[in-house]
Amino acid sequence: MQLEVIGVGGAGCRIADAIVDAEPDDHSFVGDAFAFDTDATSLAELFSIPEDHRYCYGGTVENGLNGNLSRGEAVGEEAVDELDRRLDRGQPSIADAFLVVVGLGGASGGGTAPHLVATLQTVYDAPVYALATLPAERELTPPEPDDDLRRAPNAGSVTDEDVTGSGGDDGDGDEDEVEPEPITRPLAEENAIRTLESLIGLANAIICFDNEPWLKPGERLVEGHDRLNQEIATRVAALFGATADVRDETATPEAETVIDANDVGRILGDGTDLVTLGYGEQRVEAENGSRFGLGLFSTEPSVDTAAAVSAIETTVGKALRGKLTLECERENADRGMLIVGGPPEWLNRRAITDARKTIESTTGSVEVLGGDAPRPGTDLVFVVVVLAGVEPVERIAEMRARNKPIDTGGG
Ligand SMILES: Nc1nc2c(ncn2[C@@H]2O[C@H](COP(=O)(O)OP(=O)(O)OP(=O)(O)O)[C@@H](O)[C@H]2O)c(=O)[nH]1
Repeated sequence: MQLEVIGVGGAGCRIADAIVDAEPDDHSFVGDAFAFDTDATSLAELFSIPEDHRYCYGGTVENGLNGNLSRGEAVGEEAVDELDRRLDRGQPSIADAFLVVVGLGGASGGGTAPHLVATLQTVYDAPVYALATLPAERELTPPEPDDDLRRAPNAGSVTDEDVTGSGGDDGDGDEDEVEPEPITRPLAEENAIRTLESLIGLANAIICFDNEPWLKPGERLVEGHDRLNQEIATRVAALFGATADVRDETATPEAETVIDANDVGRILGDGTDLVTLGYGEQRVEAENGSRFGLGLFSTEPSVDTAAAVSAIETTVGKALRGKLTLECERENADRGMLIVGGPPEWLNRRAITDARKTIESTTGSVEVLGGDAPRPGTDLVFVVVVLAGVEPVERIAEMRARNKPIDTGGG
């Protein structure tokens, strides 16, 4: 399938960039990738999204939005038609799905994403998924005032007032002071819940990534976000790469059970369910010589069956019981999907079927799809597990409870 990846705001653009970077050359699934932000400096720091697909909008925003989501929503609403027109630099009409990537908690991405998702739903037939990060708890509290680590390199604003009037880069390439990336965002959680609620009923599904559990103890988000973005991108590439059209059919065998855009649509759903991804990988000894390897595609397995079964069982265990992008009770999942990829000779069909059954029994769901993704010439068995419809999720329930809208109704 071909996915139109659109990053909005600082986080969204960086993660979209990492997804493009993680896309395997021979299994391309990114139709087009775009980066939309109100911050030109942040856009200039991207690597993989082509420059003419990066767009700085919100000309009226001078010194950043300072976490003001209402302003962000107004700016997003004003810009959304312009952003939609920008997509015509690619081929959005042939996309099988859209992935709007956003860091919940900010004002630019959070203010724009719901407008963009709504517009895409109106203009195109394809499903629109959101990929959204939840703010880390450590972002909410400012460090002690005498903490000389208060500002990370290239990171600065601590409160709204603190950034007011800071110069930023005017994009002329000289020695202007760079707009620092905030290390604390007191409003992040409140904003995140508000944007999440806005997306409900608009996005077909929301794939969540909770930043906090993925950071190391004491690590600030600005220090760890590149690593986190790679973790996200690895999972997204494993999932959507399995649906990719194979570029060179002579070099890659067809999957035994192909996962396509319809399968993804069926599992992610269209009721704005929350989705979490699990991932595991294991190095194995790759087959030398034969391009296709044997195993799944031959009656003469070249890999010891027990070893292949064990590699898949172990990797599925990591993906299903290891750290998810959003922690949840596995048995809450309404639907699931399993993709097992790697060297063809290691993709033991029985083990894949058993793994699918394990996911069925763990989740209690009968709607679990399984597929394989042969990758000749690699030495990595990988598994991605998709769990959809996972609410109630404790983390989100807590965030909602702390950020209830103020009741002005007097009762
Ligand atoms: N995983 C990840 N999360 C990030 C990254 N950058 C920021 N975040 C998260 O995303 C939230 C929003 O940050 P940004 O995307 O930079 O904010 P923005 O949408 O550009 O909005 P403003 O900066 O308020 O104009 C933050 O509160 C963090 O939780 C990143 O590179 N990776």
